Amino acid sequence: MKDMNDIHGNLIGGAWLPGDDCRPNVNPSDTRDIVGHYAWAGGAAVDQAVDAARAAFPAWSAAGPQVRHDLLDAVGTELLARKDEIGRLLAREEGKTLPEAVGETARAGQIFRFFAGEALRLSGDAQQSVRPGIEVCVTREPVGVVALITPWNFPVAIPAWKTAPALACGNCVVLKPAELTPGCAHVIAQLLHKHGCPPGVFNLVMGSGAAAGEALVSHPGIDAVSFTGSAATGARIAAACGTLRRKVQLEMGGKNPMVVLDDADLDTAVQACLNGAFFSTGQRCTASSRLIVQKGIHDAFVESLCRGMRALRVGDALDAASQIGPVVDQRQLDSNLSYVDLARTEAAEVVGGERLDPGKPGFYQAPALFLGAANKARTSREEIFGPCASVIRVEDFDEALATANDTEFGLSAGICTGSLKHASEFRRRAEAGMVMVNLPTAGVDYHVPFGGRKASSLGPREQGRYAAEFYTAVKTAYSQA
Ligand SMILES: NC(=O)C1=CN([C@@H]2O[C@H](COP(=O)(O)OP(=O)(O)OC[C@H]3O[C@@H](n4cnc5c(N)ncnc54)[C@H](OP(=O)(O)O)[C@@H]3O)[C@@H](O)[C@H]2O)C=CC1
Ligand SMILES: O=C(O)CCC(=O)C(=O)O
Repeated sequence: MKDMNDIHGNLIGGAWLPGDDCRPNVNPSDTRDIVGHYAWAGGAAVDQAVDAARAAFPAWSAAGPQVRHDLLDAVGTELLARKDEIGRLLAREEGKTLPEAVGETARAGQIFRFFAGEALRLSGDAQQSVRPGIEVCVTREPVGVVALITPWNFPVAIPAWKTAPALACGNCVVLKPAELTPGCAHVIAQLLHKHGCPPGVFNLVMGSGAAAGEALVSHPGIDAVSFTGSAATGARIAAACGTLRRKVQLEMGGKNPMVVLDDADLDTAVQACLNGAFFSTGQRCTASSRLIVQKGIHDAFVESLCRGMRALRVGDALDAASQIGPVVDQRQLDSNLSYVDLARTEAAEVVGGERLDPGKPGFYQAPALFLGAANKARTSREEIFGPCASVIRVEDFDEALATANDTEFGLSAGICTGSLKHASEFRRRAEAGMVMVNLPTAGVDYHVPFGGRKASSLGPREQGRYAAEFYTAVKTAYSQA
């Protein structure tokens, strides 16, 4: 056990507590670099955190919007002011390149500031009753104590886009970040604490999904659960929340199509696919993992894409020359490499995808393209979550659209085309929560709804003013003078 002073503790009821044990936070670019030691808690800490949140709820839910605005605004402003330093921490713990990590931190700051404004704008409806002499008033109330469970791939933005609307709407929060990336969530906890968040309103419990996560989801003091992560864990959480009759919001995987039509601008299409498939090491639920390419442009596109892919520099996230950082850990790397092996049996040709050794202990992999892939192949159907994309050749727009929609997922779908007719039809008929025209499938704004259809999402949308659908309960009041 480390000295207590060296451990980043959990924040429970306004106090920093050490947890049952601690774990090193390891840099995936260089595993000799330990980012810090973070508390590792189980069910007892979850009980304490939920109790603290319940105790804080009456006062926080009654606190006016000005208090909530000021807290969220202060946190957002400091995230923006310290984006380089916090971005560096993010790059060290997750492996995203420094520009991506600084950009994500700035996005988290903007999210807090956006929801500071939303705290002031939360509104209801006054309507006339169909019965004379009666007034109808629809208001939004906080849901109660919400459990937030977040993944490792956006370690500051996702905790921000769940925490900020939860607090803006007057809820109390227990956040459990991914065990691989507790550092950025800890920074959010530090900032909320520093800027006067009342004890118990926001609680941080770091620990494993199997222990802390399960305990949180099934805790009787929780009113709602918002989760981002794998489809398998999402299904478990949905089942538990169904049995316990609690509100649930799930953001899970994707197998996002990017259609490239013959009339696309070749350079725009190649850049959108390089970005969508490989940036952030492909570790985005919005990544373009199926590149669906019409026959006329296919060969020129593949040639240009392969050239662009081979030119991408894979390296240490902190190295200014790196364009693609490492994979997050050994388990994810092994999984990616096993999909590359599978693609050798499924696709006509595999380009790249090998493990790289840049002379330091880290989890480096070359980006991979699976050429001549079939949409029914496992590598075209299962979320890989690494720098790998299938290239699927199609005859025409109709086949491209049908192939794009032939997936169990429905998060993001893109098209590169010069045809307004095809772009409009794709926007209308794509079975996805988000559609991108001549843009990568990944990389979204912070002030508009985020989420998908089919197996990608369950429950109300996240982000923008739509976030209030999940973080509030609607009340309809009838009154007669
Ligand atoms: N859609 C997305 O944005 C993401 C998708 N994924 C997909 O998931 C795969 C595996 O990644 P992984 O990190 O294991 O994803 P998980 O779904 O296991 O983890 C996401 C979050 O859920 C927690 N968790 C895990 N099990 C439970 C449980 N039984 N009850 C409550 N919470 C739980 C995790 O904790 P802990 O990490 O501490 O175990 C983490 O905080 C990836 O390869 C990728 O395909 C992963 C991350 C994000
Ligand atoms: O593409 C983005 O900007 C967001 C992606 C995301 O939220 C995720 O991968 O979990």
